Amino acid sequence: MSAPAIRFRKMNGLGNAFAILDARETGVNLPMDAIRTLGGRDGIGFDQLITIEPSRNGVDARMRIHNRDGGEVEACGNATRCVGWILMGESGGKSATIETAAGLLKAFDTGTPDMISVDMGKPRFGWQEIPLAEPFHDTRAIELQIGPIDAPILHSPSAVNIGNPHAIFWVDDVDAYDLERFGPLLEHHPIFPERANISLARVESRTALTVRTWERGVGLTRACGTAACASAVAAMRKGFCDREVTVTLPGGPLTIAWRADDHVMMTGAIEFEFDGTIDPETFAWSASRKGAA
Ligand SMILES: N[C@@H](CCC[C@H](N)C(=O)O)C(=O)O
Repeated sequence: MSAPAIRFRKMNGLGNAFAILDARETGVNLPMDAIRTLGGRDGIGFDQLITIEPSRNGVDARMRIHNRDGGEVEACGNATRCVGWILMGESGGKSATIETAAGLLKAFDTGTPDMISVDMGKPRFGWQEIPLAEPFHDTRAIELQIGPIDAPILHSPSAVNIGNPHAIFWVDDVDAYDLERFGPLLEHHPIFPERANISLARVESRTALTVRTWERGVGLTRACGTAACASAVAAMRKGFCDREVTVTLPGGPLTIAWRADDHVMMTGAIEFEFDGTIDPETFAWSASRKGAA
């Protein structure tokens, strides 16, 4: 008897695109080359492949994250909001707790359709926690040796871990730099032993930032939720912003609040696009339904 087809939903958070597989009843383990093919232009097309599995801690579900390059990573803010939306839709509840490699994360229904919040937990700033390859006492600004192509225009990024590693460069104009060219160089800079997500951030006011991100393992994306959180808390630590900001990404706005209990809340829109199936043997996929969950 042939294995059952793998069900997936295509969703996005501000254009940050996901294929979300449901492996709660039938285990799914897609090989790296299948993830790369399905994620590309001729495949389903996604930034991350998300797998929902049964929780091992008795919470609503476990979520695993693979970047489009096939590598498994710890955190994805926008996908956590999408998975929260799925789980709350199933339970009819107002919140869902999701087990991730970055810890237990809780998603909330905001009461506005398709606007979902998630508690991303506590940011970490220690050089070993980010991680960085060498000691830095103050990660609000780290000195990097950057090759002649981009130096001296980019320097002294802030470094933050919000489940995954981020470096944020403070600039006057996020569109004035060729992020597609130097993003991969910085992602693989030896100071980041686990590579890093690279953002350009402009401070618009005490309550607004504009951010563009080169995502580790993916490339330029329309939005990166953890980059929005990392940029917001870095701006707050540097004294640029208040404790709640609107972060405008190419795909739209996210509200980020760093609460007094040190937890970072992220709120924004999600979108269900269509659902479909993947053949577990050939990895051929087809869309089966549009516009309804
Ligand atoms: N799109 C994500 C982040 C996904 C993981 C990231 N590329 C990494 O490698 O850490 C988000 O919304 O946070």
